[in-house]
Amino acid sequence: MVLSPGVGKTIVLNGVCMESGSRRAVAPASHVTGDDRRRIGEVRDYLRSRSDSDAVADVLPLNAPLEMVEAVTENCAVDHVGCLVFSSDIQAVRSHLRDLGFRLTRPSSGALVRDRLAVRYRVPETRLKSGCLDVKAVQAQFPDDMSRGVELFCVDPGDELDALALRDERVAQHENHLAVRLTDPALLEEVRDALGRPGGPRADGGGYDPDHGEVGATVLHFRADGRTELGWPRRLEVIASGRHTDTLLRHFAAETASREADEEDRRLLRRLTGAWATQALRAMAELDLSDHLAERPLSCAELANLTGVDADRLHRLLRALCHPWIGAVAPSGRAAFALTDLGRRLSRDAPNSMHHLARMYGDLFYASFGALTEGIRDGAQPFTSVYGQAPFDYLTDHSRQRHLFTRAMAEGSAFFADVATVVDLSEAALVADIGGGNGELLAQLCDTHPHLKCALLERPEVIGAARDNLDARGHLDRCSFFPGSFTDSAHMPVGADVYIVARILHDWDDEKCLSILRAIRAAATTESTLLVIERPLSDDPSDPCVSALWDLNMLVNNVGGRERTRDEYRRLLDRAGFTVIGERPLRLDISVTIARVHETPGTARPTAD
Ligand SMILES: C[S@@+](CC[C@H](N)C(=O)[O-])C[C@H]1O[C@@H](n2cnc3c(N)ncnc32)[C@H](O)[C@@H]1O
Repeated sequence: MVLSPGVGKTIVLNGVCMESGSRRAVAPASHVTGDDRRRIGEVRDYLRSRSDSDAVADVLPLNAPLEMVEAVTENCAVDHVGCLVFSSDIQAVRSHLRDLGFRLTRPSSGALVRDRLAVRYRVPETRLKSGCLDVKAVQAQFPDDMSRGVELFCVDPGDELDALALRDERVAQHENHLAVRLTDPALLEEVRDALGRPGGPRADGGGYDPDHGEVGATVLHFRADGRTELGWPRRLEVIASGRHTDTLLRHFAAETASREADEEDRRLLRRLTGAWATQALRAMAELDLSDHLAERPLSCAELANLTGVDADRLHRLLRALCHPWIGAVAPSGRAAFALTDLGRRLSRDAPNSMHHLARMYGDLFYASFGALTEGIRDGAQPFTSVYGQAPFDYLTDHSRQRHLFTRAMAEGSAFFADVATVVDLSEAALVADIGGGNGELLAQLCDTHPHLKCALLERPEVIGAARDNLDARGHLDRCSFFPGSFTDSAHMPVGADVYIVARILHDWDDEKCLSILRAIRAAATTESTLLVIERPLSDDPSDPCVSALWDLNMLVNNVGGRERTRDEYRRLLDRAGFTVIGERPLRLDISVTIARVHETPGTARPTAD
């Protein structure tokens, strides 16, 4: 049994029993592909030509201290070089090795490699358990130098790994490694200690193989960054006969510590470079790459032609978009790029497109977020200090950004679809959306409730976009439009059964919210219902809901805007003459708060002030 912290579970190193080659029909050598023959030939030539010290220096880090190289070479000899071949026909592989003059030796397990492949290519545990990914190992030695040999791991190309994984494995040869054997097993701890010094490779798994030789063997795996001159990964296995449990445990502890430090670095870097990802996605949207790729994968040259940009620069963008930290594009075939499901959503016409959101977050709101620190430190309103105007005044004067903002808001509203079902509108005749943007919510309510009439209040310059959208959706004749300000009760549609304020209150400070709510209250009847659609802040700061981030967005991109807790909304509504009677959750941590006009007898109807 072998423990490896690399995959966090018990691994049976010798669980795979090989069958005796002599009793089985030898499969034709042609089952070993030309590519695999080249790979095996490379390993054989390498073993023939490299001295022990050269081979060890090859796989240790580029500038490994001399004492470290000596600590290994003085105490170890090369045992084997390992590599992966892509064949399900283990007999054909064995037969090919015999043809090359190797002597087949003991069978060994490919379980450790199988588990590493499963982690690398995210093969689900359930598939693994059902035996869908099988790796068999073959070992062989030179007849004239029985101290050196090869270890081939055979993976079935038709197995659980997809074409991309196989291609990656063929090109990167992640499993190639050099194994050295300690001449005196008692020196294992000393060699491990030397390799663990600064400038050395990282611990990378290992285990105890009870079937290795007379007394079994302990194997420590190490790996370093970069590649050898042959393009192989810098992987080293140190083999010591016998069981060395304490050394093995120390090796695992070092691996865990270095992996955790590495993961923490990656987590932090991923966050620190988030702005780069935002910009890469914005460039993807601005260049309409998703629209160009919508039909079929294209090469970089084809995309460069379609977008009229330099092919080299475009290739660098595409490569970054393929990175798992972004994952909007994936390589396809030899030299083409295809959309992922995420990338598809940046095309303009995708049903759940976020094309305009990508452009707004990467442009308008990108620059204002750059002034966050000053905003926190000095209290300057970030958007205003960058653009010289308050957000909605700026949008009034800049039509391109206004269109972008209005469309982006509509795209970021996947939760609208549920409003029609979580709130009972069967009795409502007239629904008024106050600050209703391009009318997307009303359009969806009209889709679900054919009996509804709608009213939309917006700033005059936005009314056109709302009219166009509702017209395109076939609902124009059911809608009336109220250009004006939502703080002015004179502009409000009067007597609606349902008033909606969706993502409005979070834009403003309490005083402005009260003006809006009181203007609505003044226009409402005692039977009216008010729906407040917001993303309430949790009282628990460790709650992973996204409103804390959106609160920062409000700080940056609105004057006085903020997300609020449920209690804060309840108190605001109460001050404006409404009583909260319920709440319905929507997607993305958003919810609808349902309020009615105060029922207290004699309550004066508040007026806008
Ligand atoms: C954050 S957006 C929300 C839009 C829409 N309710 C939604 O959820 O998609 C805020 C909206 O308030 C509108 N607005 C801002 N100031 C306004 C005012 N004084 N009167 C009416 N509407 C206003 C903006 O034009 C914008 O469409």
